[in-house]
Amino acid sequence: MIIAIDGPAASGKGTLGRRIAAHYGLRHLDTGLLYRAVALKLIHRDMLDDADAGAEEARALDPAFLADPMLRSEAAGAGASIVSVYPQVRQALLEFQRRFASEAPGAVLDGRDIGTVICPDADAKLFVIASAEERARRRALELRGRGEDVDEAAILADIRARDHRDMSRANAPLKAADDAVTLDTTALDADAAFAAAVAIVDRLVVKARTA
Ligand SMILES: Nc1ncnc2c1ncn2[C@@H]1O[C@H](COP(=O)(O)OP(=O)(O)O)[C@@H](O)[C@H]1O
Ligand SMILES: Nc1ccn([C@@H]2O[C@H](COP(=O)(O)OP(=O)(O)O)[C@@H](O)[C@H]2O)c(=O)n1
Repeated sequence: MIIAIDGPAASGKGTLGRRIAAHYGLRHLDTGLLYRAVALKLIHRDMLDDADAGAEEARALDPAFLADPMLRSEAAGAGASIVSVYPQVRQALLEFQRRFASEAPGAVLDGRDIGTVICPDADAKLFVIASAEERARRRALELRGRGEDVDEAAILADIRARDHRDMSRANAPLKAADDAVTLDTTALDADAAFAAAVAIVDRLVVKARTA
């Protein structure tokens, strides 16, 4: 079984992805980490605007680097939104993601283009949203919890800029697949969002099996 979870920044995709994967006994890949990893490598080389260098870093990506806590920083997230516009970088990361999805026993992938580009045949597709204000509140809480000194208004501005960049790029823009179910988590805590997501997946998978 393959489950695709897409949505804007800090909507709760990663949290849901982890819990849904554990619930169904699947592997989980937070695909934003791939773009964050490429961005961080380029930031260290002071080459964030070099698409070819980005593709080179994407091809050489060591999966062990995905566990680096620096990838969760605000700088890595903003950089990821920039390198993710480069078609060469997206192409280099596409194979990595498809390979991950195809391995037994199946997987949950979360990102921006999983249901539309990476796994268009996924068994269940969720599009997770929440208001920009609620997402900024969540992200500020998360970063403060990790000791970062953050300004919530600046985070809200960054989230809006990122939403715009992710939705308006020509290549694999952020959008719901035609067959995705939208889950608005603005008024749901993490447990309620998880329960709602499992109900959706169960319904979609049962529907497919009886079709
Ligand atoms: N439904 C929710 N209600 C409140 N906080 C949430 C909810 N879902 C996730 N969070 C918290 O919000 C932050 C961002 O969630 P995350 O899963 O990393 O989002 P995304 O992967 O979409 O960027 C995390 O600190 C997470 O614990
Ligand atoms: N499948 C994906 C995943 C992330 N991304 C890009 O990578 C950036 C960071 O993704 P992320 O999921 O880690 O970001 P957050 O939602 O955690 O803030 C996004 O703003 C997108 O520009 C993408 O283009 N495609």
